[in-house]
Amino acid sequence: GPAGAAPAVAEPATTTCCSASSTPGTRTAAPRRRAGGGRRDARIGALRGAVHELQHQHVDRRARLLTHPEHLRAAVREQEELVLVRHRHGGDVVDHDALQRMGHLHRCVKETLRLHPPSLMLLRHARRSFVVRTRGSGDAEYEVPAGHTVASPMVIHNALPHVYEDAGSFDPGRFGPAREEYRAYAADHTYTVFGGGRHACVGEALSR
Ligand code: HEM
Repeated sequence: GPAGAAPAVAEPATTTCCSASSTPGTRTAAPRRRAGGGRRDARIGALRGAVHELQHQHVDRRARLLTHPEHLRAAVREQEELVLVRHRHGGDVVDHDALQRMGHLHRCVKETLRLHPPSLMLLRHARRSFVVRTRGSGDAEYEVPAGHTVASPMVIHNALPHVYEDAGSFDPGRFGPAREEYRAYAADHTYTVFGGGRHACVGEALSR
């Protein structure tokens, strides 16, 4: 942004997160100043964190596959078939195109990330006040005052019961063509492992 303008990226929680209030428009904490830093610092931080996230994600994925032998078998079979076909045609056995075709493995990765998001929450700094409406029993409205930092925990929105069937179970098939569970509500950011909006993860394709 222009020199002197406030950075657009929110830094880690420097203001109290708005808490629930049954009365619409009730303020729950006084806005406070944010710490220094800016978009560049945030990006460097994200790049540093990315390597660790890839490592964690790798460990989680192996653990999930080891405890779900049916999915491990399907992922291995998929790779064996792919390698066999490519071998017959004299092509590169594992290239970018081959990796893209490992649909079952991708669904396992996606499902593992849904259940074990390496980044625990998205943080945003509210420049203007706005109203959030909840869904389900006891619909409520909350006003987020300007200046507050909003923490949006992934373990909650990656497990919304109106989006994900039996949300606590490891079920890669939910991302298969027959179900595509999260797509129906994609506009509501219901799969947020890689963030969303203008600051969505630039390493998403690489990570997957
Ligand atoms: C499993 C691996 C990864 C996960 C789960 C992940 C997750 C995320 C999330 C949730 C955000 C958004 C943060 C926010 O909006 O507050 C983000 C941003 C970012 N990620 Fe990743 N990330 C991963 C891997 C990577 C890799 C491999 C790279 C680089 C090669 C990378 C580079 C970035 C950058 C530069 C941003 C900041 C984008 C911006 O602010 O405009 N990430 N990532």
